[in-house]
Amino acid sequence: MTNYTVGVQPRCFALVPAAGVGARSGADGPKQYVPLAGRAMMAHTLAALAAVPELAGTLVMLSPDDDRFEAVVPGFDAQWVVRRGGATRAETVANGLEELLARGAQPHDWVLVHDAARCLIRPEWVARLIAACADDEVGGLLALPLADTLKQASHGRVMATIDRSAKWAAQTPQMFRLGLLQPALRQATEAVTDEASAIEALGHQPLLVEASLENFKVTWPADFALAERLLRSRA
Ligand SMILES: Nc1ccn([C@@H]2O[C@H](COP(=O)(O)OP(=O)(O)OP(=O)(O)O)[C@@H](O)[C@H]2O)c(=O)n1
Ligand SMILES: C[C@](O)(CO)[C@H](O)COP(=O)(O)O
Repeated sequence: MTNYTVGVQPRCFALVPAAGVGARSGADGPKQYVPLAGRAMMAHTLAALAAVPELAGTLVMLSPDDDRFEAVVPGFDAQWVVRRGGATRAETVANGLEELLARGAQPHDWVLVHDAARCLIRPEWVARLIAACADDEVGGLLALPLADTLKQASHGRVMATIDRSAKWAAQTPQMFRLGLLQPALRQATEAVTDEASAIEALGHQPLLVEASLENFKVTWPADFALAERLLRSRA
């Protein structure tokens, strides 16, 4: 493994994949634009990242036909908005890594990939991840140990109860060196739904940094109301 720990101080960049269609959400259009507590979901996500002083920049990856971003996130630096979303999240992130390199990021720099759809992220959780991974050889991710009993299902019936010990639910941000994540995603298969699994496929063991249940991904129709309530309770 490349030794990145000596030499120039690495920077941290956030990369926000926001090119999904939100098929499971039942929303009328991409879920990242659904208004929650007074502004679009993605505006909350980006505001939280903007409040993390350790981040040198945040790159937003949109779908090629996105015509809404500038209206809902006014004032966001246009040079850091790219309309190169791919057919999968992994493809969108891989395109984003190329764009970061084009903006001067280096292989030893850290990239924190964070879902636009995790709009409850708090700056202090991002800072905790950065602090935990800064001296790590591989990098890591926010995650939560499973609290519920886990069932294997088939056609709506339980086939088995799975041992939940040592099971964690992966969240984002997921933080890896650009020079490690890029080759990992190049080899990514359909089964890769997060950055960590691409890194694992190369034989590495990402660090799990315990996070909060609040950092959930807005996925299903009922999630909007929960996110809205939590956002309003913060205000
Ligand atoms: N081709 C894709 C697919 C997803 N994403 C982004 O990846 C994040 C997590 O994905 P998910 O919650 O699955 O979002 P969607 O793909 O939009 O939702 P669905 O799977 O229900 O269609 C989201 O911020 C989404 O916009 C992306 O940038 N490019
Ligand atoms: C990256 C992620 O949010 C970690 O839980 C998740 O894997 C995204 O998966 P999705 O199927 O694209 O929602």
